[in-house]
Amino acid sequence: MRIAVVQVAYGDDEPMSERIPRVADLVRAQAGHDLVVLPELWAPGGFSYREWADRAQPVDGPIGAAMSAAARDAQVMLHAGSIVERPTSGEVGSDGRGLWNTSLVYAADGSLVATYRKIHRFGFGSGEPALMDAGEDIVLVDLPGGAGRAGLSTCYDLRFPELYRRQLDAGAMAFIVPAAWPAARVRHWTLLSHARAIENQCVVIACNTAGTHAGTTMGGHSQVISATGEALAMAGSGEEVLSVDVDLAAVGTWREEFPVLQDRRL
Ligand SMILES: NC(=O)CCC(=O)C(=O)O
Repeated sequence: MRIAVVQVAYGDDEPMSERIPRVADLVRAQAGHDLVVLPELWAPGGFSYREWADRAQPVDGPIGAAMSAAARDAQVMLHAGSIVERPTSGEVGSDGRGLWNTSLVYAADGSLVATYRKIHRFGFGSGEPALMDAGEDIVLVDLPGGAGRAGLSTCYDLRFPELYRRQLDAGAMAFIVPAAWPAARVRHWTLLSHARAIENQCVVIACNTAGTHAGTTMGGHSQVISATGEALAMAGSGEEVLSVDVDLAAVGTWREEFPVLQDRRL
């Protein structure tokens, strides 16, 4: 499976209306890959808390429409990162916010095949928990060509290993993790991505943000980690596309050769 991890860089000077077509073109440029992955909240801004309410959209809003078209044009499965979701139904969650940090996944024909609402909200009482509801459901998607299933999670979720165990138990061979993870803690990002890969014997496809917005410099270092814990590719700090061949059959082979998961005591 050929994967493109598109580490998008942006700043406050780029309006969302310009960033959406720019990123859609970046996706189109990845034709020939099987799966393309974008970062968390790349359109509204990962830390642009003050703008989130204005930039919120339903899943079939302008960002969703642009991503669906880009996936179809490039003929790729697209994990389009996440949006600030405001459902047209007026639905609200248990905290009454009515907004979610929602990831969107499209098949190569442009159809929406999965959404995932971020379960663990970052901000310790401000930021996401103050502005958004928490997702409640774990979500897995079938990867292209029957390669296996991937669990979906977002950024801060990476700090909660129990989520990945649940995805593993639901059949995950890989984890896809879009993020807006700051440079100040980029070592946590790289170490935790390796840890989630090693402890679950899964491939980790982790797509971070670059650039500086809302006063926060993003950490880059998007990465693809094999189930044995090797970095198959690692980005630097700027805008960059990682193009990586991943053999998901090797996940099963590794689990047979080194059957650590069979020694779990529940
Ligand atoms: N967008 C996020 O979830 C940021 C997470 C983060 O900065 C951290 O876990 O550290």
